[in-house]
Amino acid sequence: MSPERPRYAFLGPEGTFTEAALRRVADEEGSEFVPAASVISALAAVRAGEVDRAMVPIENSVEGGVSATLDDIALGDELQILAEVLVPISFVLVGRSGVTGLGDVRRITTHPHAWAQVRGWAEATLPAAEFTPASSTAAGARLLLEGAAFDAAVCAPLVAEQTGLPVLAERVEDVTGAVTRFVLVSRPGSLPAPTGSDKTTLTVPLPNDHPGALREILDQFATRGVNLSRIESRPTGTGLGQYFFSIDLEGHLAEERVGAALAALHRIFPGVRFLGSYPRAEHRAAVVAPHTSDEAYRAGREWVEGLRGR
Ligand SMILES: O=C(O)C(=O)C[C@]1(C(=O)O)C=C[C@@H](O)C=C1
Repeated sequence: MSPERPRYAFLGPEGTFTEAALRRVADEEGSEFVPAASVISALAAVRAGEVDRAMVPIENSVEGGVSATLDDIALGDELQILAEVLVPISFVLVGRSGVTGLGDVRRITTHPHAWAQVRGWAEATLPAAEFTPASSTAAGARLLLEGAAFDAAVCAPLVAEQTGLPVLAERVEDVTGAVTRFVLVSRPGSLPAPTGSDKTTLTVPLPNDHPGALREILDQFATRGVNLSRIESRPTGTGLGQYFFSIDLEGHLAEERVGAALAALHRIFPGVRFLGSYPRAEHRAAVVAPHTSDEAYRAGREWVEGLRGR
């Protein structure tokens, strides 16, 4: 990483939730923020060495996984997750100039993930309004400044302050207390040190000629006392029935039970991809059963080595 002024790509422009996530881990004084037009271009900028790191959304508590991120980090050239950040999500509806109330709103734009979190409100309040996707919430709002293609946009309250666009409705999200999880990504390098409250992210391609493959994946974690915090399947894009699993587990690669589960997984599914071990945002320590602790693993190994050395 450039030592003096690290460069961070993020899904822009200014005012996205992704920028809010980035501000939690980096300050603009000592680093350079580089807005990207999409998650894919933010990650491409890391791979090309144009930036040191990228902040991208990966999961929302209401809408689920962000497929652009999950697919790109699983299938593109290898990257590494260094940190995760949780951002509470609340939306406002802003109008273009000349729109004075909800009665004037016919065409709305925003990011599809944001639309998915407000569509109940929109159905109930503006049933005739037409939705057009934007590349981000802030990009959608900024389109209102440029012309009359849209009447309103769904965005973060901060964007209304930054742009001066009038707020037509506040707290338009269908679920109060929604959270989006973001990850800070770099090219593969050294791992953040274990903190006692860590997560590890993996992808496992699922062979479709291997009966019980999912069960075998889960068994490797269950028998070693490794808790999973997310598992979802995504198509590889190569044909119907071709899937990979994207998995987050509680623990760090440096921990014996995690290393043992990964080694076993690799024996069965050599295409497994390690995407990093990093501190958990909630700082909640993993519950480790005594027989799966590092001490228990070491004691077991020493016992076997002793027997072999007789
Ligand atoms: O458009 C933004 O502001 C983003 O940062 C993207 C994004 C997402 O991809 O989920 C982030 C948080 C919200 O859930 C809605 C949109």
